[in-house]
Amino acid sequence: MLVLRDLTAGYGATTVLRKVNLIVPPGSVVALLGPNGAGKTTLLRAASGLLTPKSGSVLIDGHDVTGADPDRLMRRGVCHIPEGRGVFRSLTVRENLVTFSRPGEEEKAISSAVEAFPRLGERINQVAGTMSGGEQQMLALARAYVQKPRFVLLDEVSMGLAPKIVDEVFEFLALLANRGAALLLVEQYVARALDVADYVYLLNKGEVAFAGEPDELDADALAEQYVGSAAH
Ligand SMILES: Nc1ncnc2c1ncn2[C@@H]1O[C@H](COP(=O)(O)OP(=O)(O)OP(=O)(O)O)[C@@H](O)[C@H]1O
Repeated sequence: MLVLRDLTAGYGATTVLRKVNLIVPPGSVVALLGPNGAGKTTLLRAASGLLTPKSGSVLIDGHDVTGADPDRLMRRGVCHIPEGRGVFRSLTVRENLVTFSRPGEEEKAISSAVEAFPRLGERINQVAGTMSGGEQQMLALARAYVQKPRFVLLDEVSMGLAPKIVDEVFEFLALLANRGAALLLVEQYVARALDVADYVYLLNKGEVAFAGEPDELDADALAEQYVGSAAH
């Protein structure tokens, strides 16, 4: 179980998250929703060790990992797929896959990525930056398949993709969940996120405005939070 307890975090003198409590139970899908600037990315960064919280704690199975670096959290089973495609654009698909495999397990990692996304196999020697946005996102997502993490933090992974590719991304998320990974999902397609989610958190101005199951979420309250943003 991944737990954020009374987490306060921000940048320099600016506080973005205020005493946030959030739980990602093993094997569950948790949607993290909220308007632009609510602090969703900041929360994922704090949970994966990219940002050290100002106060509060991050716990994995009861172990306090607050302030641990991203490598240590990765070894504890946390995988963060950042906003804007976390791939090395100047490296080939194969070279990218090698960077997220364990030493000695490179070939296994490559075949596992190709199993998840056959299209990566067809483009194994292509420079990542020359692939389409959808293909680059598949490469970024392949990390979450190859590393077999227990917790996958996904930041707007469908952003800017064609509808058909968005479908593929959601199929992949279902595959990850079926394999037993827990997902913490920040997603602009709110309805789709709620469809796959077991639990939902609504973040507003750095505070949890709602936590519960998707069917408890009042559609009007949701729309109110999202005035001016895409809530479908
Ligand atoms: N590196 C940074 N330095 C200073 N302020 C930052 C930094 N990153 C984010 N912020 C600020 O923190 C606040 C929350 O940003 P964050 O990216 O976490 O929100 P978000 O909910 O993910 O928004 P969006 O939906 O627009 O991606 C915003 O006011 C943003 O300007």
